[in-house]
Amino acid sequence: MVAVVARRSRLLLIRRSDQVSAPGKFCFPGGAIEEGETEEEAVVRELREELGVRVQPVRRVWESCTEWGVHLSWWQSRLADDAPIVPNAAEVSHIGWYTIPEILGLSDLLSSNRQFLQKVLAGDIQLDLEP
Ligand SMILES: Nc1nc2c([nH]c(=O)n2[C@@H]2O[C@H](COP(=O)(O)OP(=O)(O)OP(=O)(O)O)[C@@H](O)[C@H]2O)c(=O)[nH]1
Repeated sequence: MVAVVARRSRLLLIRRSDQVSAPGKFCFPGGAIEEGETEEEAVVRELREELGVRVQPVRRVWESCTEWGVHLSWWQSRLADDAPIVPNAAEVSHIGWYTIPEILGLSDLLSSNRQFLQKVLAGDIQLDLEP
């Protein structure tokens, strides 16, 4: 599950910690679905574990498969404006709000995220950037 959280034309991006797979890479918050969970429940749980925030999944905007065979569901999700973000250091080394061109300029971006953003720019994926 991948949570795409937008605010004033910026997207919430994390940098993966040194202790998880793909260490140091930039991507969106999220993680694997657990047995018995709906996709929405997994998004809510992952964001609580990773960033200490409660999000509301709004709409699945895309599905894909990574080059390494992981199925991904991309959920536009809403975060309360005043919600403080407290990254779980075991999983996340950094968080920030970036514009799409800024994200595409990062060399350490996961390839699936680059593909996602290129599709957003091309108009193939509808994302509300000012929710
Ligand atoms: N969280 C997250 N994962 C992503 C994104 N894009 C992407 O390809 N992935 C891939 O999705 C898979 C699961 O992500 P994760 O690493 O956060 O989840 P996890 O801790 O539950 O599982 P793990 O044991 O594979 O690390 C990884 O293979 C990761 O590389 C993204 O934007 N956010």
